[in-house]
Amino acid sequence: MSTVGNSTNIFWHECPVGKSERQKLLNQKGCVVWITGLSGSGKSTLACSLNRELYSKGKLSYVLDGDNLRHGLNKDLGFKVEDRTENIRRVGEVAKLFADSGLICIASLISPYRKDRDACRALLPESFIEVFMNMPLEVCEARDAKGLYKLARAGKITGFTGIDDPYEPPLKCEIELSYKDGVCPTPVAMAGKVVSYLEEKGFLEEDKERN
Ligand SMILES: Nc1ncnc2c1ncn2[C@@H]1O[C@H](COP(=O)(O)OS(=O)(=O)O)[C@@H](OP(=O)(O)O)[C@H]1O
Ligand SMILES: Nc1ncnc2c1ncn2[C@@H]1O[C@H](COP(=O)(O)OP(=O)(O)O)[C@@H](O)[C@H]1O
Repeated sequence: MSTVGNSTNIFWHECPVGKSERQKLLNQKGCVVWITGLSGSGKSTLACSLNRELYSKGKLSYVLDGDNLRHGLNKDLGFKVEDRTENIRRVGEVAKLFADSGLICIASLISPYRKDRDACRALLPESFIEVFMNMPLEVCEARDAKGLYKLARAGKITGFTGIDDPYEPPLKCEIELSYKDGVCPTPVAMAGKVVSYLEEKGFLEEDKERN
């Protein structure tokens, strides 16, 4: 019996099929690929490209996209500091469950605050892969796929990340995808870099040590 947060008298119930069995079934290791960056930096594009690339290799992944989750699970949250923190906390917990299910969970959220991303990493220290979309603000703003930068510059949206709300880049991350010499890598090239990392670290094969 234990107490967690505001819940008292609660019990952990163990299920008969464990993570290693699920991973064996899927021939992969559950993990979280956490994509962070400014609005318009290409997070969703990379998430979709990676999802497709993994599928073509017979690997099961699932995308948790910030914008999409705000249509349901997180529709009660806005963009104040504490709302963004709660948004990231919830997605971190959901991502942990997906990883436990054996899936490669791809989370794509601005996740602007370092401490919130670090809290998600702490949930899964061995299988958290942070991918930083290091694209200049000018490039993201020029893309302005949703017209939000224009609204933010006109003062019609306040607290917009990169304009009048901060983005804290990672100090250390597993993968950094950068805009160099006026060129942004293609979505396929970026997905390829993440897939190579996952292959190199053994996430795309079953856990032999546990058999
Ligand atoms: N004020 C403000 N700041 C930043 N972004 C805003 C804002 N208002 C709306 N949007 C839209 O919301 C999308 C970001 O949602 P996230 O859940 O990823 O944000 S966060 O991680 O909680 O900061 C983001 O989507 P992406 O462009 O895909 O990043 C925007 O379309
Ligand atoms: N690697 C890329 N090269 C060129 N354009 C891109 C690239 N990645 C994304 N884009 C374009 O930039 C815009 C924003 O991409 P999106 O994935 O929606 O960003 P985010 O999810 O970070 O807001 C879209 O119009 C998309 O087609």
